[in-house]
Order: sequence, then structure tokens, then C-alpha cells
Amino acid sequence: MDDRDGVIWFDGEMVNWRDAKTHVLTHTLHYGMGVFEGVRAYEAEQGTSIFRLEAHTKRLFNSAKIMNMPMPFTPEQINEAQRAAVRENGLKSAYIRPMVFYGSEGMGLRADNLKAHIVVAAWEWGAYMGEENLKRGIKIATSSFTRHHPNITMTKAKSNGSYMNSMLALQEAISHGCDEALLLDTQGYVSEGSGENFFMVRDGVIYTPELTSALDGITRNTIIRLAHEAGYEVREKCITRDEVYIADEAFFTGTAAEVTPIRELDNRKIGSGSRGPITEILQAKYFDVVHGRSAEHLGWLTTVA
Ligand SMILES: Cc1[nH+]cc(COP(=O)(O)O)c(CN[C@@H](CCC(=O)O)C(=O)O)c1O
Repeated sequence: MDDRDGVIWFDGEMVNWRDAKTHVLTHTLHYGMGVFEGVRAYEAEQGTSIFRLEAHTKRLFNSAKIMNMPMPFTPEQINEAQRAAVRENGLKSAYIRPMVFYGSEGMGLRADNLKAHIVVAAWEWGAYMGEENLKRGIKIATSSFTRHHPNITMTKAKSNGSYMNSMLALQEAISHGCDEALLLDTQGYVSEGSGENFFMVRDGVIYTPELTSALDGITRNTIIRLAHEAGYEVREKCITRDEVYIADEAFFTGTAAEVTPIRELDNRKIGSGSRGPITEILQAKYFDVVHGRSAEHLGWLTTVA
């Protein structure tokens, strides 16, 4: 990624992509205390627009508060940084990565002179797991890794260090020929994917885990709203892996993953073994919303021009 051209917003300045560097003794590089966001901008009828910019920035600040990291810029400045990162790189659609990290002011767990720095990068990033999987659905496996308990890494914060758990789970799933992992929580109930929230459908009712160990996903929130508007019942409950086996449909949601159908869990076909009908309806609604084709949800879009 470091050999691209373009610019990156770094502590209030736009710097050349290849010059956006940090010292090898950057504290977050060693200890993982940092927070970040994943945001998408889409081509929309009113021009390239960022989807739910304010919600993502709010969560970034909430994550920093949970991690007790002092933010050196305001939410408005970070909103503008994200708009500028898309605009000044001439991107028609983009994945945007704001990230807050402790610099190289000090080392050791007891360093007391650390300063929080913020970068905002943007680049073109298509379908997270491939266009074909948005229709065909993906194959997943229950992970041997357990999702964090909030008293381990405080799961309402999107924190850098908590993604070692995600990488271990995803690498294990891929090594077993799957596309993604399904992680259970410390009590053995379904939590989420390595980078997505989880939903299933049974007898026309949509279920998703309660927000205990899972990230409070903005796409999850969006899909619940769109499902209610479409007249579906959505229940948040403890979900067991064997309930997923006998579900009619299942899917993941996330900024990167968007709405990705799940066709199989632990070598058991889910429903028809491909994208289910309610999944297809919600996926289509989601893409209408992010591309500005849904009049009632234009408030979720912020143009970058
Ligand atoms: C653990 C986790 N759970 C749920 C979600 C969905 O949250 P939201 O994007 O607000 O709907 C994400 C986003 N995962 C981000 C990171 C992907 C990456 O590979 O990096 C993303 O989707 O941008 C997670 O990382």
C-alpha cells in the first residue's frame, strides 16, 4: 500500500502518500493502543458521497474515549479530513480509514508523555469478499478463537489491538478453505465475524446477536432500520451455532462487507445454500441507500465536493 500516489491527511496536513510515515518506535506499533474506522464513499446520484459519516466519526471519538486517548482534533475536523481525503485523491468511490495512534514520544507501558496522532487515508476498495460472493454467498466456519469479552478489550471500541483476534480467526478459517470465521463469545453464543456483524433469518423473522461482545456496527444499525421499514421483525437475542445450522438464511454486514450472504456454516448448507430472498431484498435496499437512490435516506449521505 505504501507505493501508491496521492495524499493522506496526517495531523491536520495533507501529505504525499509515500511520505506518510511514522518512526519504528511508534507506541501503537508495539502495544496496539489505537482506534480506527472503516468508512465508505459511493458514487451517488448527487455526486460521490460518504455513507453515515457522522455516525462513523462519532464512533471513532467514542472508541478513543473508551481507550482514554485524548483526541487532538474535533469531530468536524475529522469529517472534513475524510471528505478531503476522497476529494483530493480524485476518488469516485472509496474506502476511508481514519486511525488514531500514539506516536514515538515514549516507550514502555508506563510512558506518560504520549501524544495521539490521526491519519485519514482513502483508496479504491471493491467488494470485500468478491463480487460473486455478494450473490453466491460465502462459506464460513465456527472459529476455535473466542471473541473478546468487553472486559478484555472493551468491544464497543474499534481498537487496533483487538484485531489480532480477528486476524487469527480469519487466517484459521481461510486455512480450512472457508471465506470467513464465525466467532462465538466467552459463553459460547454467536458473536460476529472477524470484521462483520451477523444476522440470520428463520420463518420470516430476522435475528442478530445482542451487542455484548460484538461491535456496534453502523451497517447493522442501517439494516435493522431498513428491515423495520420493509415490515420485517428483528429480534436481538443469544444465538447458538446449531440455530444457524437450521436457519433459512444468514448474512454478514459491515462497511467493507456491505451485505454478504452466508451459504454454509461448518459444512452445513444454510437454507438453499445461496443468497436467501430476505437477504437479497435487504442487500438491494442497502445498495439503493448508499448510492443515493432512496429519497428517505439522503440524510445519511455527505457529498465530498
Ligand atoms: C469486528 C467487526 N464487527 C463488525 C463490523 C461492522 O461494523 P460497521 O462497519 O460499522 O458496519 C466491523 C467492521 N469492519 C471494518 C474493517 C474491515 C477491515 O478488513 O479492515 C470494515 O468493515 O470497514 C468489525 O471490524
